[in-house]
Amino acid sequence: MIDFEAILDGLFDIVHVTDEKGRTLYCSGRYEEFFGIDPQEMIGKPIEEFYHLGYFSPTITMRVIRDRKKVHTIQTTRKKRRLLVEGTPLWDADGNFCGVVNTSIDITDHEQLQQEQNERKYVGGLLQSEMTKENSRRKGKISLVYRSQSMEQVTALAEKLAQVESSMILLGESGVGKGVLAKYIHECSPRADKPFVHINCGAIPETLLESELFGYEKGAFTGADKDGKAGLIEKANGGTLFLDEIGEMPLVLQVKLLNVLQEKTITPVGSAVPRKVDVKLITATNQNLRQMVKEGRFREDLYYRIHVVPLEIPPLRERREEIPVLVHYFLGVFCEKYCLDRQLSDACFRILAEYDWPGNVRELENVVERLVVTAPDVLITPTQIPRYIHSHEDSALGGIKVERVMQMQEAMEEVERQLLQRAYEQHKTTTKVAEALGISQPSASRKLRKWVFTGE
Ligand SMILES: Nc1ncnc2c1ncn2[C@@H]1O[C@H](COP(=O)(O)OP(=O)(O)OP(=O)(O)O)[C@@H](O)[C@H]1O
Repeated sequence: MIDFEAILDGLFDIVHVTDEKGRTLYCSGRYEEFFGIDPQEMIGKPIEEFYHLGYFSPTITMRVIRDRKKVHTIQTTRKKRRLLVEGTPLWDADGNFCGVVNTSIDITDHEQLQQEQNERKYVGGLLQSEMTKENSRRKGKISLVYRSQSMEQVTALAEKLAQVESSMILLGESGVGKGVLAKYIHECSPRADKPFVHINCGAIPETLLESELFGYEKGAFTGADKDGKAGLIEKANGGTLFLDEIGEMPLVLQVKLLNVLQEKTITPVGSAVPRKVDVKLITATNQNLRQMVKEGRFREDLYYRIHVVPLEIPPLRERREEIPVLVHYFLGVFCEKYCLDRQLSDACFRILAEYDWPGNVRELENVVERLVVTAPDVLITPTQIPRYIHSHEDSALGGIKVERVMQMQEAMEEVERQLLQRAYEQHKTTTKVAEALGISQPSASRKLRKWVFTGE
């Protein structure tokens, strides 16, 4: 007579059998080693109880009972083992469902090996590139991560220009890193211990921009602070003024800005007396300013004044070698921020490296953050990567969805919210958001306040 139990106990795989209600009928000898439960204690008891006590997760038996079909999953046990489990329904001679048999293989070492290989590969890659060139620079709190030759040149030039007083303009699509480069230039400059003031000209309503930038005298207008208020340009005195989205600056203010550059003075609203101000000006835009000059929307004299040294940052899709380095960098940043241990599988790196990143580094940063916070396990796998990235669809629309059936009104609001967030991420100014969505600027502004600037 063959002793089947002895055979099962001798197997490398772990076998567990329940009846149709999920009560344990049999489990093989090595069960305790992996799950920390004495097999004898389990007999006759519903497996669900042990799941709720946290001995393993997720449960597979209950899924097979519910779905009546073969199921696969990776389970983590209380003994910190990772098991690849196959759950199979059992049928009696009359075709009635009568139980479940689970077989599990221990893949803990295999996974660790894979992770180590991943690490080695990327650390190896990083070391290799360090032998030929640096791929990250740090100044103060600013880390600039890059690997491409184009960014190497941009950074080297930026460091040189940081030492001189001339104005510079940073060009490039939204999210390529103009803001972070401006801060880096400031940190490299002799003005590093003085203020760095970043103003997004497109984010401040036109009616407020003048008083925000130039400040105002007491009693300058109704509702003004009775003591007057210093403007943001004055707050940058001695340091660096970074005017982002300079193309959004109205023509009337462009004249006043020219005075700041030529006469080194500002005149607050409601005052006739100019005040001395000393700032190093860095501007940025993703618009074609030359074209705007031709169309009379940007002053020619200001254009030449700020265009002394243009620095162009290429879009991420034109410096693809940077993608794995940036993914690796942001993975570290967010693991530390959220106190989580997360790794990306090789396949994930490949998928992310092939995507075009229309939203550039900002989009990549957001995707990595989302992966870190939503991944259920240490190893992040391709299934967790948003679908629009897999399929190379336009990310501007691919990710917009409602998660469940809900009231129509609620669904429309959800779509509007996501659309506004996407549009703002890509375009950054109310005018351009309005243009992209085909709505008026006041309407875009109102909707952005409702959905995007909620906490500001
Ligand atoms: N080379 C880089 N190294 C590290 N972080 C980067 C790099 N490039 C961009 N980032 C990060 O990506 C995000 C977007 O960058 P940033 O805001 O500087 O882009 P931008 O070109 O100024 O965009 P916009 O024109 O929309 O204002 C920021 O969080 C920034 O810190």
